[in-house]
Amino acid sequence: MSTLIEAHPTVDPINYDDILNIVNHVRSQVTLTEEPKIGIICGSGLGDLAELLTERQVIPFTNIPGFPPTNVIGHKGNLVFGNLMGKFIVCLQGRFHPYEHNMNLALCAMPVRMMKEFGVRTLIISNAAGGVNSAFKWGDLMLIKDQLFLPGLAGFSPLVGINDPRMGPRFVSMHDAYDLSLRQLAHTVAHEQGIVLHQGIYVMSGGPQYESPAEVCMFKTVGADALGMSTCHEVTVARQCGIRVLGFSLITNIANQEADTAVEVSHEEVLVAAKEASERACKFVSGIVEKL
Ligand SMILES: O=P(O)(O)O[C@@H]1C[C@H](O)[C@@H](CO)O1
Ligand SMILES: Nc1nc2[nH]cnc2c(=O)[nH]1
Repeated sequence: MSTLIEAHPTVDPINYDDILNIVNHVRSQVTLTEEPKIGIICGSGLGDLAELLTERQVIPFTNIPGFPPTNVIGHKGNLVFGNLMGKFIVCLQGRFHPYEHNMNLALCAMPVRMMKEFGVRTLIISNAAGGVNSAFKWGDLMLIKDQLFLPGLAGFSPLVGINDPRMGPRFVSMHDAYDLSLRQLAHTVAHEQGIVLHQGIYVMSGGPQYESPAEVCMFKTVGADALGMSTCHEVTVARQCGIRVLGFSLITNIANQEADTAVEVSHEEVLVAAKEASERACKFVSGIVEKL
């Protein structure tokens, strides 16, 4: 299968030189006086964080060669540089979901490879997810302890294909995907802010359909705490290129586990819950960035 991008047939997301060219193109549109050491990928509900940055430099995805359009409501589609809590950071205000882009996982994770080139060493990443753990309530935050990357296990990994060693190793250990010291820091911040912060296993399915109750029960059996459609491909690439990761989910709905009493799940419901959690999530991330 070709990894070339339909809209930009000259850009190949697994070609390191193509990624360098895109990075240089972005550099030509901004003034970077220092390297952003922290990168943030804003999932549903965290997009407002990018508006909090001072001395913002905003590049719409449409101005970045090789970037496909973002079609999911709730994802703005900007690359934003600026200061947060005294730190210079780069922020992805919106992301690419594999279900939007023919399961081209390398394309969807390309912004992480770009972040690495900009100088990012720590990635904070969020998503909206359906709660499976019975302790979870609508609007709660869940720190991601580990992941079940279903597309990756099924052969849809962003690392599939020719591996240029400049991207990182061919075989990547995912034993420490979500950094322990960053998780400890996140718990400290949550405690200080009086935020309920669970911890659990995040499952990425291919989507875009939400799970049937039987599927939710299957995932629960294998250890799932929350279900989503993003994040794992980005984290896999981050680990390949040596970026440490802190991830968390906003629990936007409670996943159905019994067909006879199941209720409809909708993206609108996900967005309403994500918006409700937004202020708390932005404060949480700001608190973490302050301590990094
Ligand atoms: O980018 P995230 O993971 O926050 O987006 C969520 C998950 C699905 O893509 C979609 C489902 O409502 O929104
Ligand atoms: N797969 C999946 N993704 C979600 N994103 C928000 N809620 C859900 C959910 O219940 N399942």
